[in-house]
Amino acid sequence: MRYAVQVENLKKSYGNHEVLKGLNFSVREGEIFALLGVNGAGKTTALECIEGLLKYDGGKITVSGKMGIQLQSSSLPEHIKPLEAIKLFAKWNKTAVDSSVITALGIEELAKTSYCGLSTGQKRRLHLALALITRPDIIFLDEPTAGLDVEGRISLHGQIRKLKEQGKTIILASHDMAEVESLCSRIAVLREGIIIFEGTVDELTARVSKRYNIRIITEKGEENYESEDVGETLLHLLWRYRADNISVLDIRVDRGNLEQHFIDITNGGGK
Ligand SMILES: Nc1ncnc2c1ncn2[C@@H]1O[C@H](COP(=O)(O)OP(=O)(O)OP(=O)(O)O)[C@@H](O)[C@H]1O
Repeated sequence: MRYAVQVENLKKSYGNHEVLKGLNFSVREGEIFALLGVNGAGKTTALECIEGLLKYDGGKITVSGKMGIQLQSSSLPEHIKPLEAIKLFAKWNKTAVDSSVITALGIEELAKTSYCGLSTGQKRRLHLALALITRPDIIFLDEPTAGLDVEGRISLHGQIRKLKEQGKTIILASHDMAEVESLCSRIAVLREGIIIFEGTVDELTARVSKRYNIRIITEKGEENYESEDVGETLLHLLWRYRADNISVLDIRVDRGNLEQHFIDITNGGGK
């Protein structure tokens, strides 16, 4: 197994406030990895330590590859034009402007608009383009789709998937569980300064939830059940419907979504 990032016993305090109390997690090469946690859990702090933007107090961080960091909003001068910003970043990084990035992210369409006139989604596209200027191997995205409309999110998700297809490693912090569930290979959950879970969404589901949600639609309407023994419950229900001569039209069984499991585990469940 090759790792893009390895974090061992990472510690960081702001004054007396101990935010990271010894984080341990690893990001594999070529995966999309999400750092999850409630507001103030320390996700941005952890990412900034890895990115080298923030000094940390203890532990070890190993990064194998070139990093690209997506800027936070309002990080550029108000009147700079998108292509000017790209040229400036390329110059700072002593690299040629990569026209494929400009085309892929539709930056030409924004050429005439100043930074302050761009929408949130357009700014995010530009920020991602700037992060890709140096042709990084590892890309950091802090809440990449916050504030975007559905179309903007779908478009950015498409870009993130393309980066993965190109073999890039992507590390993101997000509050959007649907986004994480659809994009990420693995996740880590941060709570009270430590990582309380690292693995796939399915592994989190198996650890947190033994309950299945069962939804049955019959000719009489919809009924919902929860069960830890889905086979037994279904058998019982189907016999009952047959005895009552009720037709079953549809059956759905699931183990809940990441949002429910995230709430469970951050509230102390699944330990
Ligand atoms: N520069 C700073 N000085 C003092 N405290 C800080 C500083 N930056 C962050 N903190 C505190 O550290 C804690 C973690 O903040 P951080 O921004 O890393 O959390 P987060 O998980 O990214 O939160 P969010 O989901 O709200 O973005 C918070 O309590 C925050 O108030």
